Amino acid sequence: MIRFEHVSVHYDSEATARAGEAPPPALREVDLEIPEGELCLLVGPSGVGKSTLLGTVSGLVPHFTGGTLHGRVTVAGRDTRTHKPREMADLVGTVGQDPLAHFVTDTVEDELAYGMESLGLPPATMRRRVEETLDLLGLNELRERPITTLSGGQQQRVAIGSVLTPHPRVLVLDEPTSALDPAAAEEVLAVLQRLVHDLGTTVLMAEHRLERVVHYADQVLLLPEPGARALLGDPAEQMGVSPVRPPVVALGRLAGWSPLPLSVRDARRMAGPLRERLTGRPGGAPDREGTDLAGAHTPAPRGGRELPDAAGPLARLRAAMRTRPRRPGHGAADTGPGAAPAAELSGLTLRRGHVTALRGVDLTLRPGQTVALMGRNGAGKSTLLGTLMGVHTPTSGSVTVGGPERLAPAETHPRRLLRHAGLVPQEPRDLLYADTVAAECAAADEDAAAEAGTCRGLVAALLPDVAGETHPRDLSEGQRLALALAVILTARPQLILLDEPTRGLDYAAKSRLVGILRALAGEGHAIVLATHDVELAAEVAHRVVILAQGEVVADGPTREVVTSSPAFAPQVAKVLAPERWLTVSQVRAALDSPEGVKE
Ligand SMILES: Nc1ncnc2c1ncn2[C@@H]1O[C@H](COP(=O)(O)OP(=O)(O)OP(=O)(O)O)[C@@H](O)[C@H]1O
Ligand SMILES: Nc1ncnc2c1ncn2[C@@H]1O[C@H](COP(=O)(O)OP(=O)(O)OP(=O)(O)O)[C@@H](O)[C@H]1O
Repeated sequence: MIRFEHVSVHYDSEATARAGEAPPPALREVDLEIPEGELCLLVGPSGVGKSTLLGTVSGLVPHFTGGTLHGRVTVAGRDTRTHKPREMADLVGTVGQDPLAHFVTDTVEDELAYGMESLGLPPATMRRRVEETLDLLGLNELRERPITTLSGGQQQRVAIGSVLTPHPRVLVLDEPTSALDPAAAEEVLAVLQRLVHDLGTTVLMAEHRLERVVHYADQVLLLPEPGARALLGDPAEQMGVSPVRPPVVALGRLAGWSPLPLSVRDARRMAGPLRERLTGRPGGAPDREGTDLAGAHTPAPRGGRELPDAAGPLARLRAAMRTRPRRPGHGAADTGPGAAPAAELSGLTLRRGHVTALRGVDLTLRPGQTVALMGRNGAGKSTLLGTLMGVHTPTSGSVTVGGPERLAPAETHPRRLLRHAGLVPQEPRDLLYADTVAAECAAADEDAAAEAGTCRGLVAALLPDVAGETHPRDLSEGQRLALALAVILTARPQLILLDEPTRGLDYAAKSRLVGILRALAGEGHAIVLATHDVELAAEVAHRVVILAQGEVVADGPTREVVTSSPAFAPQVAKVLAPERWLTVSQVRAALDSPEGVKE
């Protein structure tokens, strides 16, 4: 159905042009065919060319992105070199990484109908398919809503729905579940699988969170490293050689299982001997919330070893943070049991338009503690973070930040507030305005009234390989996140908020982020992560708070909360239940520990 014949793509890079060199290809010599009626998962680390490969199928590469395509891509016999993306629209439906940028209408219903209107489908068919899709993706209640008032995950569902309604024969999806809560992700993947099985649709999908998707794949197309040959094959075999792998596969490799399991179910069948080996060994997730762990150097909340690739940036970050003078009352704080909370929410209710986004929320955020804020799309997570930053004024109840100073964020001048609370938004780009990394850093120093060079020092710690003159637009997703984090850390806020920080990150970038967050908690910062990434929460959070329709419905130590609901349990917990391990790094540490030592 999709045929790649000796396909290579070169982008024109200013840096290589200046140096008089030919740029390295973003994609090299892809020569393979994806058959009709299969779900093919595209896998590989960041920057390896996944979006580029997807773009060659929809025709966006090179027609819209620039660069040069060598070779030929045909979809159902149509050559993407000679057919513009518009001329492929009846055949190929595409969802990109940034759905908001591609919406063309104002409301949910109109967006679902738009693609069909362009293809001239009869009104009765359009009506039926809009209704079907609203039901299929749980969008009925939102049908009349302006798209701009939807939460991130709600928007992603609309973007997926809008490509399903015209019933294209081929779907090309770039990280379609990145903003979805775990249950919504499963629903969307089940819908896609049904299209593949019932209608013979061909799906080509790139995704970083393999734990969500790999067991749905008929084949895996692996791009192991930049410039390497693309390999198409059986998912379990590909996972045996892939540099990126979900926890269940990493656990299988650690335990020496063959064939490698792709699903929790497969792994549970093989896990008996591993469970026996682990019995009585120390480690695992703590049963308490970890507030009493918070000291000047809080140990990592998990028994896991420090990830080797996190150690470098981590050490540099610590050094960069220590060299900065502390303002009294700011930054890394007293974390003893009697220390003032970093933030307090009391009876907080917040209305946004006709929606009550938060209802009677009581929450105390403590220095040195990392809290994962979880819950379905639209549950109110971003709204809660926005309220701590003064973006929204409480309808009733109260919010304070700033420890003993007890500042109301909405009434505090932004310059003052940023010394107490900083938010890395869902899209870090929203925080970055300047044309270069260096200019961004200079602006951050000025905003925070920090010594010149403070932000640059943090960038050097987090992103040692990035030149000052780089445009933030040209950074990878993970690099942009690190820059935004450096900008926020320049003011040394005690409270650090991150909205869905692992969107678009590969496993290596995620490990580095985990290392950095542990160091920050160790320095006494209070951290809140709004996240759908159950694996991240298991790895880094002391405490998990779950919101449902704006209300706190669970609040407690990570292990207790995540294992009480299959939707929030990480893969390792599901495989090894009722044992207490949550992550592969905890299991590895336990296996490395002296045998038979009881806790
Ligand atoms: N329009 C463009 N112009 C110049 N270079 C580009 C362009 N788009 C991508 N690149 C470069 O091509 C390489 C491959 O990028 P691509 O976005 O395809 O990778 P990816 O595997 O999808 O990464 P990620 O998982 O982070 O989304 C990267 O080095 C990237 O910087
Ligand atoms: N400007 C707005 N006007 C009206 N309602 C809004 C507006 N912005 C958000 N909402 C609604 O408020 C609720 C909470 O949204 P919020 O963005 O806080 O959810 P979330 O938990 O962060 O979701 P996601 O996981 O999808 O990012 C949702 O029902 C959303 O549709």
